[in-house]
Amino acid sequence: MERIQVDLGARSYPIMIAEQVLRQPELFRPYVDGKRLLIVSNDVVAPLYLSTLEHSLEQAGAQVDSLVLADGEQHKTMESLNAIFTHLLEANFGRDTLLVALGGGVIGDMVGFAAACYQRGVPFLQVPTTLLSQVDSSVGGKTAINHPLAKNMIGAFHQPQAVFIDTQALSTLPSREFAAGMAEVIKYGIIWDRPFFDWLVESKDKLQSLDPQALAYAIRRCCEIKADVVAEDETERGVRALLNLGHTFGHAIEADQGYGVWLHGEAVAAGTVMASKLAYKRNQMSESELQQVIDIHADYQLPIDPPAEMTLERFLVPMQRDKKVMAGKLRFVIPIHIGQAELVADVTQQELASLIDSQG
Ligand SMILES: NC(=O)c1ccc[n+]([C@@H]2O[C@H](COP(=O)([O-])OP(=O)(O)OC[C@H]3O[C@@H](n4cnc5c(N)ncnc54)[C@H](O)[C@@H]3O)[C@@H](O)[C@H]2O)c1
Ligand SMILES: O=C(O)C(=O)C[C@@H](O)[C@H](O)[C@H](O)COP(=O)(O)O
Ligand SMILES: [Zn+2]
Repeated sequence: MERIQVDLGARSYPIMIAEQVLRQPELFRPYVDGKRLLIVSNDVVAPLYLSTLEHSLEQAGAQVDSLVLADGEQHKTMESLNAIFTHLLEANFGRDTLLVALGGGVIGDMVGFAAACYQRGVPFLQVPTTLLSQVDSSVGGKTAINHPLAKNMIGAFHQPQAVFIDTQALSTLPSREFAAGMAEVIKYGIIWDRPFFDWLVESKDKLQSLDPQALAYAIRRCCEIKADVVAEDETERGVRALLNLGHTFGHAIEADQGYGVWLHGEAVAAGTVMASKLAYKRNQMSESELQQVIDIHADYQLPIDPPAEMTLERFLVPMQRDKKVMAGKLRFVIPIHIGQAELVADVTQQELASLIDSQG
């Protein structure tokens, strides 16, 4: 088993990565023994993994209840959040409640936010079951629901007590969802780690065929990078903004198209290519590196262009609500080299027009 620590003083926690984590009660025992807890999952993941997790948590000494929500990004809403609160209240869960998120990033973000709010804050565990949630969303404590007008707008920073990554769960993940997760994996290579990017280029066949060793290494490396970034800047005052590469454009695509039409990772992929083209047009990235960014996304079956019908105006409306906006100015993460990125605040409307109008 791999164990990575997220160092945040009193709120530090481990990320545990192994093939059969769900079947290892002893890993859960320190967090759940003697506790009354609620597992929250969705109607796709629950039939696959809920009973295994329930069994392990009971073996580990917990009193277990569960709630199954509707699946999908379109359900990352106030209504779903309220369904969690209603269940907790109807079953008289108190401040000693422990919540457990079993699912992808949608469930993880929502359950984390429920934990941040319920009775002013209760602890929670992340049990991520998609590639995307295992490499990114389960770590770092960003929790939220969407607003119809923009992504992740209502939320809180609330760190989990532990993250349990079962790599075996990826065996049931649809290939489109696997590709979406790869967008965030590739992101780490571009913002932080050139050798990792090169390894991703070389390891495509192994990763796409779910080679256990390759998968475990990719997940571990992403979690290490995210743990380092979050430990340095928990609430995104500085370096953490780099994890938002591709997201200014990507979140605009998700909101414009309707949540769930473009998967988050697909929108991030197109957004990352757009950010790289922006860097190239500003003479901040070489043509050869831009091409490598485009190629790796295409090789991993990800979109490299935004929806053709999205005009500059359609990007600008949601982008003006981006959380990185400061003093009314948009800020973009752009790659300088593969392995290095920066946050820029001086992108002009003309540059954006030339980028977006030249698409398609
Ligand atoms: N908090 C963060 O730091 C952070 C980081 C990245 C993304 N996010 C958020 O995460 C969300 C995207 O997460 P996601 O890509 O995991 O999407 P998701 O949670 O919607 O999961 C994708 C699909 O896979 C299904 N699924 C999950 N595990 C499965 C499995 N093992 N086998 C079969 N099907 C399975 C889900 O039910 C869903 O249909 C977005 O809302 C995004 O904003 C948050
Ligand atoms: O952890 C972070 O910080 C990230 O930015 C990771 C992103 O992949 C993730 O999609 C995050 O939810 C986006 O954050 P937001 O603040 O732009 O909503
Ligand atoms: Zn993301």
